[in-house]
Amino acid sequence: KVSLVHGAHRTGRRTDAAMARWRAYGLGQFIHWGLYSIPGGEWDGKTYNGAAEWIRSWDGITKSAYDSLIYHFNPVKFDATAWAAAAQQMGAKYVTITTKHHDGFCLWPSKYTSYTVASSPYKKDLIKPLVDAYNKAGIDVILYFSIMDWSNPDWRYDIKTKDDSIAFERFKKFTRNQLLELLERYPTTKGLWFDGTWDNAWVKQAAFADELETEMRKMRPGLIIGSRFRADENGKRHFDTNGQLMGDYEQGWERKIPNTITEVHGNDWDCVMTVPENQWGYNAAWKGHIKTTDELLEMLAKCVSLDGNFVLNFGPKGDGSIRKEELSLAREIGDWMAVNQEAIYGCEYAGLEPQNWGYFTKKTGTDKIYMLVFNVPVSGALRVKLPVQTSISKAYRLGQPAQTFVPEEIQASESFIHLKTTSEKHPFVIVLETAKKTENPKVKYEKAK
Ligand SMILES: C[C@@H]1N[C@@H](C(=O)NCc2ccccc2)[C@H](O)[C@@H]1O
Repeated sequence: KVSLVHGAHRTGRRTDAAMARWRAYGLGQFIHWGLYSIPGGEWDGKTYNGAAEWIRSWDGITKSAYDSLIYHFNPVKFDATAWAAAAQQMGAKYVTITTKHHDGFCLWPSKYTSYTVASSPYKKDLIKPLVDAYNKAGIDVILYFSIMDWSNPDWRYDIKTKDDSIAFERFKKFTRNQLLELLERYPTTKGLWFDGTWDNAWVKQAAFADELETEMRKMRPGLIIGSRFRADENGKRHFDTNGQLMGDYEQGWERKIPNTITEVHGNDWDCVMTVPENQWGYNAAWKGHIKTTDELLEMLAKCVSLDGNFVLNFGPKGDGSIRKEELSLAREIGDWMAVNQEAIYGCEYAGLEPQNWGYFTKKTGTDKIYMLVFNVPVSGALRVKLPVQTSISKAYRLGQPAQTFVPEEIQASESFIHLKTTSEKHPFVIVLETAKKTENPKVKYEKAK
């Protein structure tokens, strides 16, 4: 272990109520919305092959042409209540919304730059109606904020000269001002999801970022900040020089999911996921592999089974409407959650040996185990290996408690649940009520005679 001033300030998981609430979410919604949503991955009849929200960095578009999009941003179809209703029906317990992406366009009327919605035909703050509508729907809000800001002349990829460092000092002040402004303006928000923090210039700001994180946490007790915000004084990100997680949860699972519990290192984490292979902002094309509802449900189940939250991305159009494909995914996920949410919300890693038929989750604080079945074996027999001295007292189909199962015990703490049919077309859940096998005190007494 080396001594660090700006490494992790806490080892192990946070144990406070605010973090326990975050840990229980299970399913979240990500929203990427901004000027990039207007072109939607196309410009002058040409198609940009990267992620649509990065189109400003493409050589097929001039920076000034992109920046002029601000004069065309007028989302007349924007309806925060409708967005929140779709998220609520889907079963999302929190939403992460872009306040400012890498292009620097602010969806709130920031005092510290003119590159905001206030300078667009729309004029009005977009973040407040979203925060209010989602909170009203019982959904918590986390604010996405990109440190990297291509619109700000003081931003630097690296600091090479005296001028760079003078400019970047201004940029640091600007960044702090905007973050404190967001916390002031939206006091009900629960956390900040930082992005665009990989550049050398920011990675060199260990002391500044550490102090800023402390200041924000003081300003908003319970505030949740992930591992992507700051680096330690050796430039180490996500995990400091001693391998300790920075921030409150691991934020490295972008478009990927861990396969084993060991990869999670006992930390909280979220997985942020796109529906297409790699499109966060609205992309007109909707091409390549588009994940199906069952694929997304399996990702959700896998994340919760490994102690993580699954945050599914939506990319509203420039006019403020949500594309029909995303609305139908939200509805289908919601239909499944309406029956099976008990196996997702407030659940965690069950501590059982993974089986090929799907995923185990356990209701936090109980011995209730859920079998989330995605791959029905041709045998129809689902193997379950419980901790020693644990037995199954009840087994039934979630949502259909009359559909019970009598486990076939094949050896100590190992059973088969035999399905009545192997022709299920969609994922389903079996609940196992388990109990610790206790020695029968009477027998012990007789032995004592
Ligand atoms: C959440 C996503 N993060 C942004 C991004 O630039 N990802 C690329 C990236 C992914 C992982 C490490 C560094 C950079 C994408 O534009 C989305 O906002």
